[in-house]
Amino acid sequence: MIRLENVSKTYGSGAHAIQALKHVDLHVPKGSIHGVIGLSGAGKSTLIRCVNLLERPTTGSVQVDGEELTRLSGPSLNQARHQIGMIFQHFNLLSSRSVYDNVALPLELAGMSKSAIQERVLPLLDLTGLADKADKFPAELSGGQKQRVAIARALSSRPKVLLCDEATSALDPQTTGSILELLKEINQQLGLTILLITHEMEVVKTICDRVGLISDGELVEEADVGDFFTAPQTQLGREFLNDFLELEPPGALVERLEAEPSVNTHPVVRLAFGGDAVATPLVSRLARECGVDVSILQAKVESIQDRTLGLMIAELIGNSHDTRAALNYLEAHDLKVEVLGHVQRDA
Ligand SMILES: Nc1ncnc2c1ncn2[C@@H]1O[C@H](COP(=O)(O)OP(=O)(O)OP(=O)(O)O)[C@@H](O)[C@H]1O
Repeated sequence: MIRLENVSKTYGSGAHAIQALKHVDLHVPKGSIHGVIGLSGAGKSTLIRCVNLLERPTTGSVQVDGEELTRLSGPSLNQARHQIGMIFQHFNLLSSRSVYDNVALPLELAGMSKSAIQERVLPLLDLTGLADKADKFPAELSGGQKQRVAIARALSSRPKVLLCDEATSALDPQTTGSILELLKEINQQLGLTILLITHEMEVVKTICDRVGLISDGELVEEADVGDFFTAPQTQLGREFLNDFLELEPPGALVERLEAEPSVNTHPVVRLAFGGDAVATPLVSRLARECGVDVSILQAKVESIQDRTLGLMIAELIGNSHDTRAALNYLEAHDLKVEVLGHVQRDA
């Protein structure tokens, strides 16, 4: 439904040029929810704004529902944009118009009759839980309610695609949850394709099917959400995941970590395991089969969509032969093993 090919965007020129996007390829299939996550300044907003040509890519192709948008301009681009709704972090409502009139605005601009507008707007107010707020003004609404108005407005032209630019970043966690639930409902009920950008892993975990990671204008990693949360492929992906899971070794231990093993050290590992491994009595098996004691420093089990993910930071205590065998054993049983370092045995 959305296809970006080799999209680059440079702001300015000469010595002041900023290359905000570099050769980005992105495909979002019809009916899916795709997230793009990245740090501040990575190029997320530029990327999403290139999809509806609010920013024109410097080079590359942007197709939405099979139509090449970069070839369009003027009225034909405006027409194509009706297929693409967008919501923003700060809602962008008109404060002088009521809820009803905000939602009706795109339809008024399209020249629809009052009765046709009413037929379109009232069901949207129902869908977004705003039926009793039609006559209120934005200043009388909470942040979550304002975003609901923005969603209803974005849906009024019956788009095929909804772009969400940090749509929950200004909201508290509970309201974020209810807005994400609404977006998921809309995705399922209307078959709407959703592309969202965010800096929050929670958002990705809650509603996305796939996720891309953007860094310094490049899409450096892309995966199904379950895979991304189990085994990110890049250092930045691992940092996002570890921050989200708050699974870092205790500070006192970090200070003692040595990069290289020696005869008197044992490894400290971060283990991630999914599927059958979650239900396996790993610790006792390591002790029995490899002769290694396991000291668990941190552990948690997370549900990521329909998958269960176990995470653990542990010291593997034994002689170097046995601890190496234990690492091999873990890897052979489909655990993701990251050796964080080595600590002196007698420290
Ligand atoms: N209109 C502009 N003119 C010049 N530079 C810009 C413009 N918009 C963005 N940039 C630059 O492009 C780069 C990417 O910015 P962008 O806003 O796309 O990142 P972001 O990941 O959305 O960041 P944030 O999460 O902080 O909004 C940054 O270096 C930014 O300063």
